[in-house]
Amino acid sequence: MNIIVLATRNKGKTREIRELLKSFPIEIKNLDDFGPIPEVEEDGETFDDNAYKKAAFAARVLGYPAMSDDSGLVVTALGGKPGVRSARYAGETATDADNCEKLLREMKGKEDRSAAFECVISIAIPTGAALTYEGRCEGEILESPQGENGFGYDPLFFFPEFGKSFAEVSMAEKSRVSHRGKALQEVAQEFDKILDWLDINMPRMETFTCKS
Ligand SMILES: O=c1[nH]c(=O)c2ncn([C@@H]3O[C@H](COP(=O)(O)OP(=O)(O)OP(=O)(O)O)[C@@H](O)[C@H]3O)c2[nH]1
Ligand SMILES: [Mg+2]
Repeated sequence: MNIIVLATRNKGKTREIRELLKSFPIEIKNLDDFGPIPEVEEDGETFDDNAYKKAAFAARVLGYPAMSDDSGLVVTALGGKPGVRSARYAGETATDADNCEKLLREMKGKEDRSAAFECVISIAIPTGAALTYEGRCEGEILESPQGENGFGYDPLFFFPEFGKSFAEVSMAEKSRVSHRGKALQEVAQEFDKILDWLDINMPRMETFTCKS
């Protein structure tokens, strides 16, 4: 069976990605299955840059195909912030709660509450070749948190079609419309092609028997 490593340590993402790909004939490992490996610096200017960096690095270090997700919240009234810095908006070691508090502070008194979640999924192999998938979903920033589900900014992200925040719906409902869900729906549609691509392009480790 093909092995793909999820190049993330984010438990919320891992849960959503595993659920969406559970029916495919692949074994999904994650970074915790491999002991300590160096951290990648997420210093790209776009989700695309960071997604590629994370997937290509994991694939090269571990020798397996790797899938990464770089995602974040893009808020109109904040000129696109927190954007690629969503995970570290309130500081390098910020928690989800710290980031939500900072977002509410920055949004105080702002009339335009429109925002979008964006996600880029990269699937890379050790040679550095990669495939890219994208998803986006639009919503509004609430004045205070609503709901307990999900992760990150979900309690502050109101999705008009549901009339609820992403933290007030199930993981399956969120994934049907979310940025990550959309990118992964594309991955799922193309899955046979992706497996063929991996089969053709993954470098092979030949084993030789030495004569004594
Ligand atoms: O409410 C949310 N619902 C979502 O569905 C969602 N997706 C992304 N985000 C935010 O964006 C950061 C990603 O940053 P990010 O891609 O660098 O991930 P990360 O650093 O958490 O993990 P890794 O995958 O890099 O290891 C996350 O931490 C969150 O703050 C979300 N918030
Ligand atoms: Mg990150």
